[in-house]
Amino acid sequence: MKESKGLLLEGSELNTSTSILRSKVIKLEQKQDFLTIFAQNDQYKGKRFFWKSPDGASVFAGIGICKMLQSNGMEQIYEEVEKEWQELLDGSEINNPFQTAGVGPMLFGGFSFDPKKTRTNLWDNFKDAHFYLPAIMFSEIDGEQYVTVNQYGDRNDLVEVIQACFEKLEKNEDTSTVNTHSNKLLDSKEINGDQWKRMVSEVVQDLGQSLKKVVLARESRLVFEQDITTEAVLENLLNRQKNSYVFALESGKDCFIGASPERLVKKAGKQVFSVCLAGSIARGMNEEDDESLGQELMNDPKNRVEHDYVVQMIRSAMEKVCSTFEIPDEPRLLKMRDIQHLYTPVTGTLLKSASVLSLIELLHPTPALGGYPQALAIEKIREAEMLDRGLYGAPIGWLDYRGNGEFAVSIRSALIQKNEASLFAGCGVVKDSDAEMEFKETAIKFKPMLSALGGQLG
Ligand SMILES: C=C(O[C@@H]1C=C(C(=O)O)C=C[C@H]1O)C(=O)O
Ligand SMILES: [Mg+2]
Repeated sequence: MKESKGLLLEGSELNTSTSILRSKVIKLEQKQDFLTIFAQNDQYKGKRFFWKSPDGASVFAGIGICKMLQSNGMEQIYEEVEKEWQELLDGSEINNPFQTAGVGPMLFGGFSFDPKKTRTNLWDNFKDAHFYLPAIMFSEIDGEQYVTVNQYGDRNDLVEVIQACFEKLEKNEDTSTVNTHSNKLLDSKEINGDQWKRMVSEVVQDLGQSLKKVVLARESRLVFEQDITTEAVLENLLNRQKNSYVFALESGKDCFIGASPERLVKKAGKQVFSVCLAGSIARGMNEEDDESLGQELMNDPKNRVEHDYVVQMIRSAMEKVCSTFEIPDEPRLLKMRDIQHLYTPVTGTLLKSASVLSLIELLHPTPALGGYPQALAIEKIREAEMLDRGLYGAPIGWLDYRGNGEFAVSIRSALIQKNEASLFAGCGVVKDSDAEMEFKETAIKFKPMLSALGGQLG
């Protein structure tokens, strides 16, 4: 309880007639497991998020909502979030003795892949810009743990939230509160499977001098016996998908969840980091087999071309905003549990200060999820793809009040809706693509989520 007292806003701090944001931060002395905290607060289901970076250097659990920043279908979607976030921060009182990025008030959320694409009701619970400032946020940065409490105006229901949260922590009951009972898969449907293959073949015909690459995605819908719990799926993802961004964003009864190997952008001060990830092959049955598949991928012209469009586009984006940057000439292999990719890391130093949202605007969608060139590819996807991508394939992540942030590309993901889930997977279609092979590639990309949901052993 000692710790939670330090977080409560009292007396004059609470007695306010104007609506402003007040935030307080403390450091946690006793190390906690954030997934347990997430699971213990299931009365806030629908108002929670979870995030882990691939190296584990940052882990976040958000409980409750202090303020939502959400909007649909705007032209200036990134600028709008930026503006609203600045307005919320203007005049705020932030009591944060720590300089660490990711500590203090921070927005978490994501964007739709393409706000101009006609919406279906699949994504009714998510807006095109879907962000919120959590009421309580647990952040672990480089092994140190902090709690930030955010309060807007005179809402003091937060007191109960904090107290309940810390009481549970102190009871320190069973630490394995995540219920991982198995949930039986009753049905699984590949949506428009054959039509999808036909579409891939047609798009290949459209490729040529102007349009070079289009990423086409599809959906698989699963039905389980029981409602799917976010924490159980998160636990599986954390255990099985190492080196991935693990994320979950709940909204109402739905949850968008995944384990992505792909960074869109990270900004820390003037440093920017991105990744070119495209080109895929299966993992091998044994070490030798795996190695030879890896070499096959490294030497495959079709995959190298697919990869190179991403490098070209990100390079020209870096040229616009960086004073210096580094992109290796050759990709290397990135081996995930179910798949291997061609991977080229990107690091740079910003010419002048640029917000993380402006960097997202500059990059999204890269040819890893859109195509090349960007505008033509998006148009083609809008017209040809029989799928409402919603938040799939789009930026998901966080930005703090000091302008730092990190966004992943939300692939290897699923939309959970009670006892059902939609899985999404896409692939880069280029001149030498074969519809059947691309279909198989997307099937491999369903694997991480399928297995985390319990749709398949292993
Ligand atoms: C589109 C996805 O993945 C993207 C497509 C890849 C490819 O076609 O080789 C590889 C990595 C990602 O950039 C997905 O996983 O859904
Ligand atoms: Mg591919």
